[in-house]
Amino acid sequence: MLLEINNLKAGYGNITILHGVNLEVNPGEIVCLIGPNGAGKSTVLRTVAGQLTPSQGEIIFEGQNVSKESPEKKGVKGLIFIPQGENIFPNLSLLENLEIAAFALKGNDTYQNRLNQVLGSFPWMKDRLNRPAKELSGGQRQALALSRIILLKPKLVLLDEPSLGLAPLVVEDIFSQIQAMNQQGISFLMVEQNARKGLSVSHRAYVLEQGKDRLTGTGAELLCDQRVQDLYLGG
Ligand SMILES: Nc1ncnc2c1ncn2[C@@H]1O[C@H](COP(=O)(O)OP(=O)(O)OP(=O)(O)O)[C@@H](O)[C@H]1O
Repeated sequence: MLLEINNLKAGYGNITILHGVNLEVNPGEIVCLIGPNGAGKSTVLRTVAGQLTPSQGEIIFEGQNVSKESPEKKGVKGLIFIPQGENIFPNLSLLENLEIAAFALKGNDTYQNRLNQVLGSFPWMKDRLNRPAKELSGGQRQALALSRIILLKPKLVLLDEPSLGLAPLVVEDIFSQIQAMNQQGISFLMVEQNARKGLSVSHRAYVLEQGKDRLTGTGAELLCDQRVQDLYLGG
């Protein structure tokens, strides 16, 4: 098991949002979290990432209890978080964004090699490396955020709403990139509001409601589930 979450409770100040969440990610899996607005999906990712400290429960990563570790410490272990929306530095150039993302690697052969891999995956970046990131389209910004995965080669990526605000064709492109990275052995725990798309690219998924995991199955099983269809797939 790569990640195991047991009876996780967490929230903001004295408001509890997660009331005992259990889930797991096996090596090589894409696991999707779906559920209504406010169910606590992003809160699960923030807690696993280390931005929030759980009040109860355990987060086990590669057999180690990392429940109270900082995002930086988890990053070193190969667990990274790509939040939704503003996940790049708009006033910095593309190259500066990539350098910051990979600051631990910079200056050695690995950085140059991995930068070349980023440019291989996203060839349009080559001509814009010195342009400010704020000039990029929504899809290009998301690609820049995903470049962090190619640079850092983490074991598990916590990915919040990769399709947020993107046009359908761009969403297809972003999900193909995620699947290509997954085929290189990188696992994902992903929150996706577009449940149909999220489930169709995922090996397994969980439905989160009111801060608890209510239902689980393979992506294909949940796509066929009547209740999931009625509530999350528009019938
Ligand atoms: N920083 C915060 N301080 C206080 N409450 C918060 C904070 N962030 C989120 N919440 C509350 O926590 C609850 C769960 O939010 P969360 O973002 O985890 O839900 P979600 O399932 O990801 O939904 P959405 O799809 O709307 O993002 C919501 O009621 C939200 O208002």
